[in-house]
Amino acid sequence: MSTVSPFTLLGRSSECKARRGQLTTLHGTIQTPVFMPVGTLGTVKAMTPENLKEIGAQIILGNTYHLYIRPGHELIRRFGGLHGFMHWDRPILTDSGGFQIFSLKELAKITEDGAAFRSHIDGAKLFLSPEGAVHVQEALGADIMMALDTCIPYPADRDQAIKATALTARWAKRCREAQSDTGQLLFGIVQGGMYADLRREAIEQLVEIGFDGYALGGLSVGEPKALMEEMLDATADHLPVDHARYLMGVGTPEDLVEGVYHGIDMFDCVMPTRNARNGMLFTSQGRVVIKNACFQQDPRPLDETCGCYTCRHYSRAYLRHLFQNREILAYQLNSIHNLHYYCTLMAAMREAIQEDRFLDFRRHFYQQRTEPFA
Ligand SMILES: N#Cc1ccc(CCNc2nc3cc4nc(N)[nH]c(=O)c4cc3[nH]2)cc1
Repeated sequence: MSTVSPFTLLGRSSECKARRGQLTTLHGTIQTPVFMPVGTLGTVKAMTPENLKEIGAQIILGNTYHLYIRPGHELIRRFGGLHGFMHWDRPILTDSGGFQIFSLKELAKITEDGAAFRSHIDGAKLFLSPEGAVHVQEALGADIMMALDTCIPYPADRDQAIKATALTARWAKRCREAQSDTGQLLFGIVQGGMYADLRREAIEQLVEIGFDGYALGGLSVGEPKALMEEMLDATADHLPVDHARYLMGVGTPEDLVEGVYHGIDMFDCVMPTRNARNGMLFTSQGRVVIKNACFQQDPRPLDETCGCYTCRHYSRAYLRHLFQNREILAYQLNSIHNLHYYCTLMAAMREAIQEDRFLDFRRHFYQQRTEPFA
């Protein structure tokens, strides 16, 4: 596979590990740091591709496990891959399914060959090998594919972490060797549990195999925030400086700021879209729970500083009215706002790093808050 990194480092903070870069894929170049909206089943819930472009989404996520089960990768291949199927012409990253299979717990059986599991839809017996996971992602046409891994739960004892990390490394090599020459990128996933030394060893093993980018997996799995930060601090800058660094499943706006501070380039999380559907909205002053009675007659936009479609056209009173009546428009307008907030936060961090004022940005970000996000 290609050994030239598709990632270009464009600048670094002189005060911390924050960095500015760009990642070139088959469907375009992504400016980093970047947040990737999650579109598990080939749709970012309640958002059209046009909505996503308007809020500044550069790349979105799909999920191998879910799409493999339904509607199936061969059907999607016939529709021009995920890009043709969902009418999205910008980059797509597909997660390999390692996390979903881990979440199945007893419903999944992990062996050296791969993961045997039952469909959560109809209970059918299914199997994903590392080679199969790459084959499915090639059929989906993902610009960035993820190696099949075994996500280690929290807490996990050292022996459990050693075994799962070693298996993940063997699977990673099989994924890299299974790739066709399609130009699609493949990222390796670092496990190691909450053991910094195991994580650093895992990084060395993955770098030895050689990937197009590297993801930190096995985090945001229920561990205390301080422990995730400890792992970030101990490992992020052991990742190759000239390759993209992706922190999987993270996180709140604060997590994004702290992740960039530690030198992470890419993030994904269902939080902005899931919170939107639950009426929990992110603003520069902190969180707004739109169902609260205090908003019943509030004529202000969600966030006076926000330029999104929702804040340009609607009052908090109207958004509360929609949410209380479970109107479909509530989920659309709330999702537009929350994803605009996340993508604008990333754009502001990219600019701050470019102008070498990231620590000032970070101080101002916290000063504005009247309360932390959950
Ligand atoms: N709202 C909300 C909300 C829901 C869930 C989460 C936790 C997401 N955490 C997370 N996603 C992950 C995906 C992952 N994928 C793979 N293949 N491997 C991982 O270790 C992995 C680890 C993850 N950790 C965070 C916020």
